[in-house]
Amino acid sequence: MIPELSRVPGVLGEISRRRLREVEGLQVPAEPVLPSPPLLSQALRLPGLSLIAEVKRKSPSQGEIAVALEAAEVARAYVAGGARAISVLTEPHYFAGSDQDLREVRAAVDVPVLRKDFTVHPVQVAEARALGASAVLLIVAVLGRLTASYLQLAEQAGLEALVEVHDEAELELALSAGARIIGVNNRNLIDLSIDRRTAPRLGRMARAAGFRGLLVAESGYNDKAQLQELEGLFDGVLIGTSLARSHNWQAAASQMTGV
Ligand SMILES: O=P(O)(O)OC[C@@H](O)[C@@H](O)c1c[nH]c2ccccc12
Repeated sequence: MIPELSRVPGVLGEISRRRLREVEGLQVPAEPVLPSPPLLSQALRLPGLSLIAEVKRKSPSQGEIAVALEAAEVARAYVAGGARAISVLTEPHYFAGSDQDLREVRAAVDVPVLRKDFTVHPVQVAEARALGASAVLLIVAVLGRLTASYLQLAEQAGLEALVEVHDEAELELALSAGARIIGVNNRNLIDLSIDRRTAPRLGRMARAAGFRGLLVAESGYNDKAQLQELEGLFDGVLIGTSLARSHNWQAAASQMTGV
C-alpha cells in the first residue's frame, strides 16, 4: 500500500517522500469518539458552485501567505462568508499546517472538513477519521495505481475522498478507480505553474466520458469573475491563497460566494 515515490518528480516528489518518512512509524489511532462528520458530497450537491475555503499559512509556490493565522478563527469567518466546506492543510513543513489545526477547525464549524495532506500511507486515512475530517485528499500523481485501494480504504473508514488530477492520464485513472469526487488542480505540483484552463478542459472531458460524480476546480482563483467559467460544469471550487491572504476572511469568502 505504499506508493512508489521515487518515480514522482519535482516538488511533489520531494514533499511526498518527506511526508512518508514522518508518518510511517505512526500507530493507527484508536477509534474516534467523535460523531460522524457531515458529508463533503452533500455540501457540493447544494445548488450553485460550493466554496471549499482553505486554511493555508504558506506554500512552496507562494511562500508565506498568513503564517500567524489562527485556524479556527479563519474557518469560522470563511463559513460566515458562505463557504460550504473547509479544507485544512495538515502538512507541517512546506505548508506550516498541523493535525491540531484540523481538530480545532472541526470543533469550530459544522460544515464538512477536508484533510488536505499528501496521503502516502494508510495510517493517514485512519488519522483523518480520528481527527474528525469528512474527507481526505488523494493525489493521483502520487498514488498512481494505488488510488483505487486508497479510495476503498477511505470508504471503509467512513470518509469521502477528493481524488485530485492534473492531466488526462490521471483523469482516466481516477475514473477507472471509481472516484466519486474529482478535483482538477490548475496547479502543476511538479513545477508549481498555474493554468486556469486546466479545470474546464478536464472537467468537460470527465463529463464527456460519462462521469456523473462531483467535480471540484482547484487552485489559482483570485476573484469572482474567474469562477464564471466553472458555473454549470463544476460543483465546487477550492480556494486557499487569495482568501487566506486577505485581511478580512469573511469579506473575502463572501466576495466569492455572494453570501
Ligand atoms: O491557494 P490556491 O491557489 O487557492 O489553491 C488552493 C488548493 O487548491 C491548493 O492548496 C492545493 C491543491 N492541491 C493541493 C495538494 C497539496 C497541497 C495543496 C494543494
